[in-house]
Amino acid sequence: MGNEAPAVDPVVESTAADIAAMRIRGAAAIADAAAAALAIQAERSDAVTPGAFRTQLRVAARTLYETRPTAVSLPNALRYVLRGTDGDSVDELRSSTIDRAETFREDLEDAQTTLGKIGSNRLRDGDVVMTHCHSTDALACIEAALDDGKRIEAIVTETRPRKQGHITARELREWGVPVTLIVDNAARRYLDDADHVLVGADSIAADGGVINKIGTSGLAVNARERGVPVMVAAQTIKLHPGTMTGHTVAIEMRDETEVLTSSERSEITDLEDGDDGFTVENPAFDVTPPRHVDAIVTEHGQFPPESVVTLMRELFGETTTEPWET
Ligand SMILES: O=C(COP(=O)(O)O)[C@H](O)[C@H](O)COP(=O)(O)O
Repeated sequence: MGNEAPAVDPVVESTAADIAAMRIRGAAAIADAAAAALAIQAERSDAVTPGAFRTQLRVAARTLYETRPTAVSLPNALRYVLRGTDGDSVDELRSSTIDRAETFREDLEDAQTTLGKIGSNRLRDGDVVMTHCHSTDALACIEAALDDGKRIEAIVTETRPRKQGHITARELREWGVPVTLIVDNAARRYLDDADHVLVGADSIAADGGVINKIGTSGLAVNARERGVPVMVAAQTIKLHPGTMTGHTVAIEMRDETEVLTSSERSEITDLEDGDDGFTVENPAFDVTPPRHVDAIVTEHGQFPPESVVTLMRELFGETTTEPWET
């Protein structure tokens, strides 16, 4: 009995379920929600000893960590909060955790605002920007350019299979930006009308590789061929410290039902018991090699992808065991 993992707060469970089901999605939003959930866990903890409090918090962090594998902003957020949990009593641990989570969330918002201003310098009045998926970091650059009085137009890829491009289109329209929505396969054709490709990132590897929504790498290759610069807007919580020591970024594979319905499946296979020779693959992300990226825009400035490792070392130092693994 005594060895059972302690129950975590229902808010942690529901946040984890929302992240897994993509009701909360996008790397920054996931990090923000995870930090908020840890703060609630701390606030409502029924632990009576410091040890029990820490164990409960670690279990909560692990529950959140296990939702989606690709956006490093999630473990970066969890690590940041857990490493700030400090004190000798439950009350001290509680308040330090809540403070740390609040600081994280404020910094996240500030970083995005700063990044937006830096990134907006790359956008000129009258520019046409092609976007892929929905990235709050990328949109922050457009918002800052609009605030500076620049006129910006957007070509927005639909982003199959989840169509996050619709979220981008809606947001841009709310800001009055003229939007042309295209299917992903039309991107190359429309690149001739674009001055920039602007995307976000779920993780940035030490070699400058950019892990973002599936289709980003193909878009970047096409953009390079067309001579359109590719700009990645990514706060430093998207930097993946594990890649400094040789780890690769796990690419999430999602359910085939996002790609085709069961009736579409049966139209293809026409077999009630399934068909071993028919598989659907649904990777959610891909890796864009650094040579296809012109700049990574962070709240610390713009970097050629190959030099991002220096920033990574500065910010994360040497990586150690994750606090929720101990
Ligand atoms: O790939 C996605 C979202 O994928 P999903 O919809 O599968 O979560 C976004 O481009 C990044 O997460 C960056 O977003 P942000 O800049 O908002 O962090």
